[in-house]
Amino acid sequence: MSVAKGLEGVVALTSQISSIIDGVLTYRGINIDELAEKANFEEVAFLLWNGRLPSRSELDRLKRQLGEEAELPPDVLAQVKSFPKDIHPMAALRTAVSSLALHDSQAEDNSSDANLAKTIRLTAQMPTIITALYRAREGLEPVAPRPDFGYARNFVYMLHGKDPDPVAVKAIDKALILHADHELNASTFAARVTTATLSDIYSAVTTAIGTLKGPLHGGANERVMMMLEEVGTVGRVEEVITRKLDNKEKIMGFGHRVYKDGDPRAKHLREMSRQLAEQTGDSTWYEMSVIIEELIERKKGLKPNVDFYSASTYHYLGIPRDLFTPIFAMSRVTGWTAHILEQFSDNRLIRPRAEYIGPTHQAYVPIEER
Ligand SMILES: CC(=O)SCCNC(=O)CCNC(=O)[C@H](O)C(C)(C)COP(=O)(O)OP(=O)(O)OC[C@H]1O[C@@H](n2cnc3c(N)ncnc32)[C@H](O)[C@@H]1OP(=O)(O)O
Ligand SMILES: O=C([O-])CC(=O)C(=O)O
Repeated sequence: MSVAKGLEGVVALTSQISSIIDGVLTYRGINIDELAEKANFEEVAFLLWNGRLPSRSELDRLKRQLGEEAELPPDVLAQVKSFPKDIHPMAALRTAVSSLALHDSQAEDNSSDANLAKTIRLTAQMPTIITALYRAREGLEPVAPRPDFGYARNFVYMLHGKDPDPVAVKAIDKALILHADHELNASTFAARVTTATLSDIYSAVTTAIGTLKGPLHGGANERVMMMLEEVGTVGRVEEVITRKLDNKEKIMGFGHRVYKDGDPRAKHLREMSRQLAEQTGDSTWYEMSVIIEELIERKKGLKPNVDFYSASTYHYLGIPRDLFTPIFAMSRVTGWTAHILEQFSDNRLIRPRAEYIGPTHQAYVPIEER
């Protein structure tokens, strides 16, 4: 047996959902650059789930469904409000999504129709969970979702309790598009492994949330913000980053298993961060980020990934840093569920092998002789 540590370079399955070929990312064959400029998030969700762009009436129907299904079962809302205030929102999200299954009569129904219905419901409910737990932590009552608002607008509305500035809505919508799917990343793979045992969507998405949470994956965006806060001013970039590199620390938001020549999503987030810096009149976070990018490129030859400029972008939008990864999750749930549906449609148990390198021919020693 030969072992590819971290499964690097291993092609584990075939998929028709997203591709990364020569550094170009597509969803269902459409370049992410085009989707980021022209599409809205609901269109992208439909595209990922159905393999084609929606007609006007299909899009209107999906938007309506996402609005109507956004409300949480009262028991789950009560549970979210009762969570300890100091837990990480990703831990809370993981638990709340798992709880949703207990209140869904279709939870154990793995027919295609039920799975599509649960996919839409779960996607609709994620922003409601995230905003409710944020507001509960702040001592505020949750804001009920508005069925007539789009996905991004509803999220910002439920977070801050007032109809948001269209610029902020557009920025969130674009960020959601950029994070929606990414081939066989760790959380999507985890979701497919769970699905392949013929478990259910809630179990697979709960698995995926737990996997996205880690700082080497989706949790990196929050760590980027912590690093920017630690740096604090443009003048301190060189000193803080050099110290981290000397200590062999990973610089969060840089490097990627697949992209060695740069992540195609990063430029969009960089530009969003630049524009928001201009609009808010506070260029510090953007400028620090640009100088860190130049320094890491020069010293390590590494380029920013999707997480790097999403940190300053979300910060400019007034989003607390521990909600950065939950926002990633409420976008990526569309990709996870597309992959879950694809896995169900042509399933085989995912069960690789391990090369055993432990001791052999060991005798059992009775407990009184140990
Ligand atoms: C949405 C996402 O999940 S995007 C990724 C988000 N994660 C991060 O931003 C965390 C920081 N980045 C990393 O830890 C890595 O680049 C990963 C996890 C993304 C990819 O990891 P791998 O493909 O396993 O790369 P690996 O860790 O082997 O790195 C190769 C070399 O580059 C170095 N390197 C890679 N990323 C970084 C980094 N961010 N900072 C410093 N050095 C790095 C490694 O130390 C290693 O050096 P070595 O060969 O001298 O030991
Ligand atoms: O693909 C990966 O390994 C990580 C990533 O960029 C993502 O999930 O968006």
